[in-house]
Amino acid sequence: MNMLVDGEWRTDAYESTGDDGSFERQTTPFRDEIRDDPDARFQPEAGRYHLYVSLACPWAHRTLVTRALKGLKDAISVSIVDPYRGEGGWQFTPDKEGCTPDHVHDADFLRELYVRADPDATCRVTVPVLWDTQEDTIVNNESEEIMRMLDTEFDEYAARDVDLYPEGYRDEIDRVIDEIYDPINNGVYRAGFATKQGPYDEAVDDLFAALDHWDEVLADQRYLAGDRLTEADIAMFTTLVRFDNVYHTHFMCNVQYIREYDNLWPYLRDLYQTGVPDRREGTEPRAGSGARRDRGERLDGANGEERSVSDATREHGVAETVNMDHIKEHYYTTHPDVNPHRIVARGPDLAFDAPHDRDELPGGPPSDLVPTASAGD
Ligand SMILES: N[C@@H](CCC(=O)N[C@@H](CS)C(=O)NCC(=O)O)C(=O)O
Repeated sequence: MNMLVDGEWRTDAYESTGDDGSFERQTTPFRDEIRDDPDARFQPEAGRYHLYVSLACPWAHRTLVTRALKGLKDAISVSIVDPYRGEGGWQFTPDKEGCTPDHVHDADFLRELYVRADPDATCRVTVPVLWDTQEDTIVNNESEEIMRMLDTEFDEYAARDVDLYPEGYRDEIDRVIDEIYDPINNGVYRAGFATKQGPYDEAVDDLFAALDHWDEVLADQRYLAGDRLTEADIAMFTTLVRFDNVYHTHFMCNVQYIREYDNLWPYLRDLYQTGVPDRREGTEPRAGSGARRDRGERLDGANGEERSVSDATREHGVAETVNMDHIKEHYYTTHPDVNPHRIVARGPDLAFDAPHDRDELPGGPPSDLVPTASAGD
């Protein structure tokens, strides 16, 4: 697999699977913090920080959902890499649909930014990356920590009053994020990248035991940490939304589809529709392939189109961060060991915008994310 070794790009540097056939995820090296504290090196500011993401990546997707729900689009800009990751690693291909240039340095490859931040870097070149344009360096490249910083440190610049790490729920949020990481978020990778039957079986057993457990929990509560939408739901969402189209088939997580679960499937639709105006307001259908056009341009905010009020509201919704084309292209074409012919599996076309009825359970999203009915309804 490819990585930087002492600042040099190497294509023979490491195996992601150990001798025992199990997938080993490496730890991320850039772990600084943005803190709302006058003594902090990195302080929250509008226009100072930049996110590098792939729309395909579930870890990067967490940061995009947080940015969208909080209304941080004007405060934190975004560059989007090509969903296909080849020999050179993540690449900027601005002419491709949904992709952008590197808005900060106009680099060709993401690895150039890593070397800029640390000329001797020895690490994988992963997304997401939170970049500081003032010090011209990487602040952090660990999704959970970036999500937390965007959520808790930028309220002054957020267009919406949305707290995804509310007091009184914090221990439970941290516990849930931790609990779902190994069997679910990383579990799909443990299954998909296993090179022996034993580790694959173990990953699949852990994954479906955890999904069954959360399906039961979600029968009585609207969200993972109770009656409030939180960071834990974002962490779960970005795995679930990829599951039936990618993990089920490409990573052989095929015991059950998410759409066959009584509660996980409506829960996934509930999250998908969060922040989206009521469909009666004339929003376009967003199920399956119809949901994905021009997503990159809108996220990046560079297209300068005149926007209607409902467009603006949609831009702060979860649905607007989902690009199923990028997701499918990335997984099916980027792992030659798993899918050597790079054929992209066709289905399924999921009705993410179908009614979910989860609003009958106690609680709900923050009021700033509840769609208002349009005049004339
Ligand atoms: N722990 C990291 C993991 C990020 C990660 O592994 N991202 C993948 C894309 S889904 C990546 O960039 N992989 C490139 C590589 O491993 O070379 C996080 O949560 O931010």
